[in-house]
Amino acid sequence: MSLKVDRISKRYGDLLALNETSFEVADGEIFGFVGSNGAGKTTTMRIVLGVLAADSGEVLVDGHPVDLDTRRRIGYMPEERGLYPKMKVGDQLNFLARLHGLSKSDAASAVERWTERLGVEQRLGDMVSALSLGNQQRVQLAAALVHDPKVLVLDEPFSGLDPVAVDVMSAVLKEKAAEGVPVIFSSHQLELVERECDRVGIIAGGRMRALGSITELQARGNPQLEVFAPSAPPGWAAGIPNTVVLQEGKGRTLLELQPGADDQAILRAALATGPVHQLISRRPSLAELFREVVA
Ligand SMILES: Nc1ncnc2c1ncn2[C@@H]1O[C@H](COP(=O)(O)OP(=O)(O)OP(=O)(O)O)[C@@H](O)[C@H]1O
Repeated sequence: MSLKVDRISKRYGDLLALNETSFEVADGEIFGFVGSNGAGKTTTMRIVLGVLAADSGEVLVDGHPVDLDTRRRIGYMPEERGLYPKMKVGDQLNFLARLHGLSKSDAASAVERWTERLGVEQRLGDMVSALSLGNQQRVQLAAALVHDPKVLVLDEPFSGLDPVAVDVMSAVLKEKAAEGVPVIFSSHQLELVERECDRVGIIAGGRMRALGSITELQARGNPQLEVFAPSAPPGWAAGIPNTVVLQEGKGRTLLELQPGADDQAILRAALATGPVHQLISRRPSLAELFREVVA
C-alpha cells in the first residue's frame, strides 16, 4: 500500500499548526519524519490516522481517501502511548486484536507471535504499569502490530529504548517494510533516522521544508573535508579561501567546502603544520542538514 498526504492544513485557534503539508510514502518504504518540538509531526500523524480532522487537504491510501475500513488497517503508536495501565499485557493485546476484527484464535496467535518477537512474552500476565518504560514501549509496538496492519504510523517509537530494543524495533520496521507496508515514524534521533530511513521529511512551522532520500538531501549542502593532522595548532585552517571551519579539536578539523574551495590548497596548509594522517571527504549529516533547514 502507499500513503499520500496531500496539502493538509490544520489550525488550532490562532495557530496554523500545519500549512499545506504534503509527502508520500511508497509501499515498502521507511519514511522518517523529523522536525523541532512543536513543528507539526504529531498533528500530521493524528490526521493520517483520522483521529483528528484536517481543515483542508486529504490523506490517501492507495489513492483513496481513508475510510473506516482503511483506518482499521493502520498500525498506530501514539506519542501519548495510550495502553491501559491497569490491564494485563496479554488481555490488552488480545482486546486490541479482536477490536480490529481478528478471530479469537488469530488474535491469540498474533499476541503470542509479537510478544515473543519483541521479547515481552514473559510479561503477558503483568499489568502494563508494572513494566519498565522500555518494555511498555515494546508492548505498545506489539499493540500497533497485532492486527497485521498494512500501513504503520509510529510517533517517536525509538525514544527511551535501550540499544538492544532499538535494534529489535528497527528489525521489525524493516521486516514490515519488506512485506510492502509503508512505514512512517517520527524521531529526534537523527543518526538513527539517517541509518534506518529510505526517505526523510523535515518539517518546520507546519511546512515541509525538505523531502527526499538522505543522498538527495545531502546533495543540497556543501561537501566537507575532514583533516587529521595531529600537530596542527588551533586555527590553522582559518583564512583558507572558500572554506569554513565547522569543528576543530584533538587534531581533527572538519571543513565545509564552498564553491571554489581548493582541496590541494587545504592539504598544503595542513602539511605545513606537520604530518597529515587522514583526509576524508564527507557529506553533511542529517543533523547538520536539519539545522540548516530549520534555521
Ligand atoms: N490540541 C491542541 N490545541 C492547541 N494547540 C495544539 C494542540 N495540539 C498541538 N498544538 C500545537 O500545534 C503545534 C504542533 O504540535 P505537534 O504536537 O504536532 O508538534 P510535534 O512536531 O509533534 O512536536 P514534538 O516533537 O514536540 O512532539 C504546536 O505548536 C502545539 O503546541
